[in-house]
This record gives sequence, C-alpha cells and structure tokens, in this order.
Amino acid sequence: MFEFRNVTRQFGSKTAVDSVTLDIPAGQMVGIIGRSGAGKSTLLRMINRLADPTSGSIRFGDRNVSQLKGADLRRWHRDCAMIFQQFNLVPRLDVLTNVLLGRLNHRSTVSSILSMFTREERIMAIAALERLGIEQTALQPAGTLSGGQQQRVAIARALMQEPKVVLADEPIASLDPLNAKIVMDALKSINERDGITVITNLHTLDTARAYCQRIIGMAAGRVVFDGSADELTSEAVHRIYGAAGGAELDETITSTSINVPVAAMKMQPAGSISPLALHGA
Ligand SMILES: Nc1ncnc2c1ncn2[C@@H]1O[C@H](COP(=O)(O)OP(=O)(O)OP(=O)(O)O)[C@@H](O)[C@H]1O
Repeated sequence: MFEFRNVTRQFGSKTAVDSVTLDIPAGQMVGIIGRSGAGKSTLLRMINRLADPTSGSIRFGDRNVSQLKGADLRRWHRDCAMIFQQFNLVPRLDVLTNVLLGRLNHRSTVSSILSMFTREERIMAIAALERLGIEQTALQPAGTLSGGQQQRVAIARALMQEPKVVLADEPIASLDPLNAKIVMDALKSINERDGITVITNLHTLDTARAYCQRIIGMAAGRVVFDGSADELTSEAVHRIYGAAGGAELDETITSTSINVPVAAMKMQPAGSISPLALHGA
C-alpha cells in the first residue's frame, strides 16, 4: 500500500508536483494521465527515488520511501522496478545478459562484478523471455531488436527483480500500435497474474481506459481526477487536459489508436501524420 501525503516537488520556482495526497492499495493497476508537463514523470520518479520530494512523504507499508538510505534504498530499488520510454537496455550486451542484470540488486557486489549468474537465474531469465514471447532473441545484441522487442526485454528484466511494484514511464510512447498492445498486455498480465502493483504514465486516454482499473488525472502538478474508466466523463477529461491549456479538446487527439487495425495504419500515405505523432498533444 502506497501513501502519498502532500507530496510536492519544486524545480526552482516551478512546482512540478503540487501537494499530491493519494493511497494506492497493493495489486492495483493505475494509469496516470495528463498533458505534457503535468508532473506525471516527476511523481513516478519520486516513487523510485530518481527525484526526492521538496516536501511531503511517500510511504510503502512501513517504509518511508522518501527517507531510505544505503541498504534500505537498495532493497527498495529491488522491490520497485522501473520501465522507461526509451527502454534503457545496454545495447551491445546480448538480450539474456540484459535480462540477468535485473538480478543485480539480489546479489553481492563481487558476484555482480564478475557477472556470475547461477544456472537457476539463467533458467529464470529464459522463462521471462518466453513469457514475453521473445526467447528466440536471447543471444542477439539488445540494440539490434525493434523497439517493441526492446521494451519486452525491459519488462523481462523487471520481472527478474521479483518486484512488488512496477513503475512504467510512458512505456508505449515510442511504439507502434501493435507493439503498444503487446507491451500493455504484458503489464496487465504482470498485474493480474503476479499480483504486482503497476503504476504507469500514459499520454493516451484510450490506453488508460482499456487497461487501468484506476486512472489518476494530473494537471499543473495536481491530481484533478481519481477514479475508474467509467467515471472518466468528458467533463473530467476537460479538467485534466483543458486546465493546462484551456483549448477545446477532442478526446481522439489523446489516442494512440491502439485499437486501430494495423493494416489501416500502414495504408496511410507517406508523410501524413499518424495518430502516434499526436502523442502529447
Ligand atoms: N529536472 C528538472 N529541472 C527543471 N524542471 C523540471 C525538471 N523535471 C521536470 N521539470 C518541470 O516540471 C514540470 C513537470 O514535468 P514532468 O516531466 O513531470 O511532466 P510530465 O507530465 O511527465 O510531462 P511529459 O508527459 O512531457 O513527460 C515541467 O514543467 C517540467 O519542465
């Protein structure tokens, strides 16, 4: 269970996250939506301690996440895996080794430096790749894979951590609709099958509606919506996307068109704007 209490993060005079108070029970799949600059990434980064709150606190069970240091912080990084828009793999290392790197926080420094992974860990890594449907890429350099495959490797690496929480920062923003669906299906499976809490930033409403049991809408650093897909009315959509700009907003422009048939996407004339180009609109 996460407890956010008046979490605020300032960068100079800019308030990126403004007094956020939330509870997230274990096992939820939560989508955070909002315009570019609404504070979504900063909120996620504070959970993973890539940024610290200027004030307020984030607790997970009996741990005060914002105060963890040393071995406790390393344990937190093990329990809280993060997936990024740009995958963050080591491109020249093979896929299997990239996945095995997810075990580093489980190991002593010496065995990590020597890359001494056990047979069990290698079997576990192959099983994770099989689960994501990319075991045939195990020996390829990660940098030679397509974006969708690389994101699946990143998810396999996250699974190797045996985390309690997976944070995903715009995990499908660089992907075509078919790969976006594969990656979101994988995150949903991690949530439903393994009971892992998943918190993901999404630029797009339709994805949040389709995959997340709970949607949190942010505007100008504040939570302006918190509810289910059914509760996300057009009035709520305007509160989330309109508050920052005031412009009239058509819900379709926040869509990845994850449900658009791939054939239809391919039929677009060269040079036309694909729905994906509208990310962050
Ligand atoms: N390291 C930083 N230094 C200065 N300002 C920052 C920093 N990180 C974020 N900001 C500012 O804080 C605000 C929120 O940024 P954040 O990246 O959290 O938004 P976001 O909703 O994730 O946007 P996007 O969807 O574009 O990633 C923005 O105005 C941004 O410019």
